[in-house]
Amino acid sequence: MTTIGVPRELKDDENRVAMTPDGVREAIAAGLDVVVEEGAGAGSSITDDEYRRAGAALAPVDEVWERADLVCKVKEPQDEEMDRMRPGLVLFTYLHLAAYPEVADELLARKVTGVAYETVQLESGALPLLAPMSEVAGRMAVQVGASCLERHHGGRGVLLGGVPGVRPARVVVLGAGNVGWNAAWLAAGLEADVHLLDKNLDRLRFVDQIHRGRITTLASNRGAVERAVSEADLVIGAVLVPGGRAPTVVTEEMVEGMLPGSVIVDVAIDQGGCVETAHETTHHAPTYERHGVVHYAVGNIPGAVPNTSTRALTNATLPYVVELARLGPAEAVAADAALGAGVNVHAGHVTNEAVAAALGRPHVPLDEVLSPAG
Ligand SMILES: NC(=O)C1=CN([C@@H]2O[C@H](COP(=O)(O)OP(=O)(O)OC[C@H]3O[C@@H](n4cnc5c(N)ncnc54)[C@H](O)[C@@H]3O)[C@@H](O)[C@H]2O)C=CC1
Ligand SMILES: CC(=O)C(=O)O
Repeated sequence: MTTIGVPRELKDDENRVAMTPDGVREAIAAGLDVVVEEGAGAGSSITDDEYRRAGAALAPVDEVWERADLVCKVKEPQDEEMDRMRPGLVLFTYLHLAAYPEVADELLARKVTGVAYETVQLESGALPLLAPMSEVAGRMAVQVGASCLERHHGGRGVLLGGVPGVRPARVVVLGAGNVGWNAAWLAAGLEADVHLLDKNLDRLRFVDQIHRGRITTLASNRGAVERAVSEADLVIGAVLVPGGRAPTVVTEEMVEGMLPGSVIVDVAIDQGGCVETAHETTHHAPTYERHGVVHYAVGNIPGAVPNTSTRALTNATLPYVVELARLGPAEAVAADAALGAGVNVHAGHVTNEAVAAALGRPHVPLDEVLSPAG
C-alpha cells in the first residue's frame, strides 16, 4: 500500500501543513496510508489527536520520511531536508525551481521525482494548485501594503481609502491573474484608486465587466508601467510566466522615479520577482528600503495565515495527491496531463520545458523517461 508522508514545514515562519485531517480521512477512504509528523499541524491550530482521529499514524520526522513513498509538503525542501531526498521518492510541493536553482541541482542529483504544485496545469492554462495560495497572497498583499504605507513603517503615511475630502491611495497592480485580481478587488473594496495592468486584454475585459469600471484596467507595456508606477502609493507585483523566471516589469530606474515612501509588494518573488530591486525577505524581516521605496517580498506570504491557507491548499491538492498515491507517478501522469505538467524533475532529468529553459538545462520530454510501460 502506498504511504503518504506529511512532515512539518521548516521554511522561515512557515506555519502551513500539506494536509488537513479531512484530507487524511479522504486519503484513507481511498485505501492509502498517511503518516504525519508529530506536531506538524500545530502552526495551523491542528492537533495530533485530530490527525489520529482521522486515521493518520503520528511519527517522528525520521520515520515520516523513511516510510513515505510520496511526501506532501508546502514549500521547497530546505537545506536540512536535502539528505532525506532519495532516488525514487515522489515529492509533491511548491518547488519554484526557476528561483531556486540550487534546489533543482539537489533534486536532480538525488534522482527525486519532483512534482510542483505551481506547474500542475489544466488544458485551459489554469493553475489549479497555485490558485488558492494566489487568492490568499493577493488579498494579503493589500493588507501588508496598507500597513507598510503607515508612516512608522517607513511609508508615505497614506490611508488606502482616503477620507471624504482627501484623495485615496493609488494602488497599481501588475498582472491581473489570481494574485492581481484578488489584490485589485480587495483594494477597490477599501476604496483605493486601483489601476490594474496585464498583457492579456481578454483578462482585462473580464475584470472590467465584473467590476463595472470600478477598477481602471490598462494594457501593460513599458510606457504604461513607467507612468503607472511613478504615480503609485502602492505597487503590487503579480505577473507570472508558468514555470519560468518572472519577467522584470519594473526596472531599477522606474523604482528611482517612484514617490518617496511609496511601497512595493512583489508577490512574484517566489519566481524571482518582477521588480528589479526586489530580493526575497522573510516574515521575520519582511521589508527593506531601496531608493526611498519600502520593499516587501516575502516568498511564502500565505504562511502568515495558516489556518486559512492550509485548508484552502488541501481543498485543491487532495484529488491530485490521491491520484498520485493510488496510481503511482507513471500511471497518474498518463491518466492526467495536468499532473504531467507538474513533474519538473524525474530520474535526474528536467521534464518541464519552461523550468528547463529558466534553469538553462536540457529539457527531456516526460514520456521519454516516465511512462506506464517503462
Ligand atoms: N510570494 C508568495 O507567497 C506567493 C507568490 N505567488 C506568485 O504570484 C505570482 C502570480 O501568480 P498568479 O496570479 O497565480 O498567476 P496567474 O497566472 O494567475 O497570473 C499572472 C498574470 O500575469 C500576466 N503577465 C505575464 N507577464 C506579464 C507582463 N510582462 N506584464 C503584465 N502582465 C503579465 C499574465 O497575463 C497573467 O494574467 C506567481 O509568481 C506566483 O507564484 C503566489 C502565491 C503566493
Ligand atoms: C505559492 C507559494 O509559493 C506559496 O504559497 O508559498
